[in-house]
This record gives sequence, structure tokens and C-alpha cells, in this order.
Amino acid sequence: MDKIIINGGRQLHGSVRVEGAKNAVLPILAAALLATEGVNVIREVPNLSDVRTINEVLKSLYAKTEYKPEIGELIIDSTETLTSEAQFEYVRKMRASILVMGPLLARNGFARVAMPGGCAIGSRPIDQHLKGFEAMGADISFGHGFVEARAKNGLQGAKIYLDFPSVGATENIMTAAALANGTTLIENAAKEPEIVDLANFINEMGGRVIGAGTDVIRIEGVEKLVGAVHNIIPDRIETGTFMVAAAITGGDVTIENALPEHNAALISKLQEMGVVITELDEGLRITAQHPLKSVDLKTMPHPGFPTDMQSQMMALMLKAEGTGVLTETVFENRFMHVEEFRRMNADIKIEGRSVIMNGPSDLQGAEVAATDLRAAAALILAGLVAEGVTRVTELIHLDRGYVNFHQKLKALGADISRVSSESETADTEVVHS
Ligand SMILES: CC(=O)N[C@H]1[C@@H](OP(=O)(O)OP(=O)(O)OC[C@H]2O[C@@H](n3ccc(=O)[nH]c3=O)[C@H](O)[C@@H]2O)O[C@H](CO)[C@@H](O)[C@@H]1O
Ligand SMILES: C=C(OP(=O)(O)O)C(=O)O
Repeated sequence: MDKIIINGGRQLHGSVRVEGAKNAVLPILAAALLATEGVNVIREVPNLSDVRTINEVLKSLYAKTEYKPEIGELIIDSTETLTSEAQFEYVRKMRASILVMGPLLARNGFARVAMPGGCAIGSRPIDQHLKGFEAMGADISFGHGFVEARAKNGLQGAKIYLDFPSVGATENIMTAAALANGTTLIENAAKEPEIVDLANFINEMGGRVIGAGTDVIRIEGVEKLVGAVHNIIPDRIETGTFMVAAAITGGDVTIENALPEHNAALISKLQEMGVVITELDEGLRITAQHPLKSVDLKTMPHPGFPTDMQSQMMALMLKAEGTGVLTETVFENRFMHVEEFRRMNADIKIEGRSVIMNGPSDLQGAEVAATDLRAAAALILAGLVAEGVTRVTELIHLDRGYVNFHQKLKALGADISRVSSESETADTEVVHS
């Protein structure tokens, strides 16, 4: 089991480039299954464990894929007949495997996917995905740990109002509707930039998706989709994580490949705290001088403050002056990292769906365990400013969503390394670089 070891107290300086977005590439690779002619060439694919998992899922469904991580390219040939069943071994590893359900249902009229179950951040049901498929004429059934959708007469366009603007449900319904008979309207749709990237990709394959990025998405079903070349958008959560890394250390960091329009809520909150953010041709420059001012914030669906930046922002608020209240409205259990922050001497308490911080906390290095992907990043950020040594374990979460995270921080001046725990001794550390 690997650990990341940080010696706190270094300011970060320099430039870092962010990768293609995990939350865009996963639905897009699933949607690639819609093409019955030609191959899809997906570029700016980040080398993440989640990408390797979805690649395995596509292959298990009989798509032919060629992954070239060194150039960030994944080629998918889904022109042969596909099987309709996604196994638990993949869905268990990565919930986003559920996103193959829409494309399989659209292509085969049938999809059988292992039930994802709950996870650290909440129960995460898929009722809105299924409500969409049902409205389009699919019969839904459950059994033996699987959910099945069967559209005997093919999928028909429908009007679907989502109870909540779910990202995954919007994506699954968009892909199912892409080959359906007639027009589908998704009302109260998710508006995240990753939804727009997926819509652009479907359109590049010959689809007709209009309105992505607004509350109402209109999908006119087409006869067939054909392979295309697509570049994944930059990862706004990786961008945000490096923005916080610069701010928490009082550093000066330029983030290349960053799109400020995807991070408006975060930029506004950081500015309120006193962080200086400058838009450059090559990306975003973040400079910060402490003390920073505490703020209140609430996570919301896009364009609100992203839940995927909540834990990293919590780390930053711990170092800000004054009382800050952070409220999580998207997931019901996304505060597992609070206990870990407490182990680092954070002055923090949970009250219902909010946490209250009295800053600045005098953070101290400790051994802490990542409880989910963004918690892993947040604990590392806290380690950058804690007094002494912080060891972060359970890096399996980190590797789902960040490429070379510790090397990128090291290149910016952090005192950080990654070791196998068996080999961790004072003199001989096996460093993974
Ligand atoms: C791979 C990917 O893109 N993951 C992102 C996606 O997850 P994901 O697509 O799972 O998130 P959703 O937007 O669907 O979920 C948001 C909320 O809606 C609830 N819900 C969702 C679907 C449903 O059928 N019923 C229901 O009740 C969920 O339990 C959760 O409380 O959006 C989340 C919210 O921005 C992000 O945190 C994740 O990083
Ligand atoms: C929660 C996240 O991802 P997933 O939906 O894949 O679990 C995330 O990216 O922070």
C-alpha cells in the first residue's frame, strides 16, 4: 500500500499543466459505443485508473480499443455486435460504469448492468436514469444484483423532467436518446461543462443534441452514429485543486490549460478570500498572501460551487482567518474527511449538512487516510501547510482522478514523495516518480 509523505511549509511556485477531465472522458468513452461505423479517436485522455477501468468495461462489451497513454489517445472500434451486460467487477470499482447503460440500450434494445450500490460520499441511487429510460419505452427490472432495461419496440423520444439535475442521469438519457425514434427533451437537465463536452461529441458522431449547458436539452434521434475525433476538455477539478494548492501555501502558480469560465464559482470564492487570480493567454495565474479571509459557501449543481471542490476548499478554509461555514447540498455523506482533518489538529465541527471552522487552525502533520477521491487531494493540500510530516494512505482513491499528483506538486516546490509502505524507512524510500 502506497503512502504520500509531505513535509509541510514550502510555498509553491511555477507552472503546472492540467489533464483532460475525468468526468468528461468517462461518459464520452461510454458514448463511443454508439458508433456503428468508423472508429472513435479520443484525445487528451488522462492516464487515470478510472480510464483504465472504463477501457476494460468497453473491451468486456466486445468493443475493440487501443489505448496509448503516452500520447493520451484512446481509439474505440464498436462496429461489431456488442454484448449488453456490464459486470459487477467493473461497476464496483467505478460507479461511472453505469454510463454504458444508455448506449447499450440505444444500440441493442437491452442493457443489463450490475447495481452500483452506495459509496463513501452517499447512497447515490440511479432512479432518475431509470425514470428516463422508462419514459422512452423501456421496461426496468431488478434481480441478482443487476438492473435491466429492455425496450422491446425500440426507444421512443420522450419528455423527461429530472427531479434533480443529475449529471449521470442527464448523460445516460442523452446517449439513449441519440439513436431513439423521435425527439427527447430533458428538462431540469444538468448544466456541467462535461455535459456540453458529451453533447459536442455526440454531434461530432452525427447526432443532433441542442441546448446542452442549459436547463433543457433537446435530442433528435438519428439512424446511426459514425466514429469521430474528439479532444476532451481540461479538468476543472484538477485545475481547482492546483488553485487551492497555490492559495494554501501563499504561492504563485500558473495553471496551463485552465478554462476560467468552467471555474467561475471557485474563482469568485477564492477572490472573496483575498486570492489574486489573473487570466493569462496560457491559463490562470494564482497568487496569494496570507492571511486569507474565511468565507461561507454552499455546494450546488453547476454553475454553483462544485461538490468535487468541497474538501479541497475545506483545507483552505482551515487556514483562513475567522469563522467559515461550508454546506454540502449535493451528497448526503461527503464529510468523511472532517475526522481526518481533526487528526491534524483542525478546529472544525459538523452540524447537520454544514461544517463550521474557526481559523486559522494550527495544522499538525499526522498519518491520515483518504476516504474518497477529493478527500485524498484535500488531505495532501493540508499536509502542504501542516507543521511537520503528514502521511496520506488509501491512495487508490487519489489515483482514480489525479495523474502524477505528487510529482506535479514536487515540481512546484513541495517537499513530497510517494513510497510503498513496506519500504518506508528513514533512509531507504522507494520513490514512485
Ligand atoms: C463521473 C462523474 O461525472 N462524476 C460526477 C457526477 O456524479 P454523478 O453523475 O453520480 O452525480 P449526480 O449529479 O447524478 O448526483 C447528484 C445527486 O443526485 C442524486 N441522484 C442522482 C441520480 C439519481 O438517479 N438519483 C439521485 O438521487 C445523487 O445521489 C446525488 O446526491 O456528478 C457529481 C455531482 O456534480 C460529481 O460529484 C461527480 O464527480
Ligand atoms: C465523486 C467523484 O467521482 P465519481 O462520480 O466518479 O465517484 C469525483 O470526481 O469527485
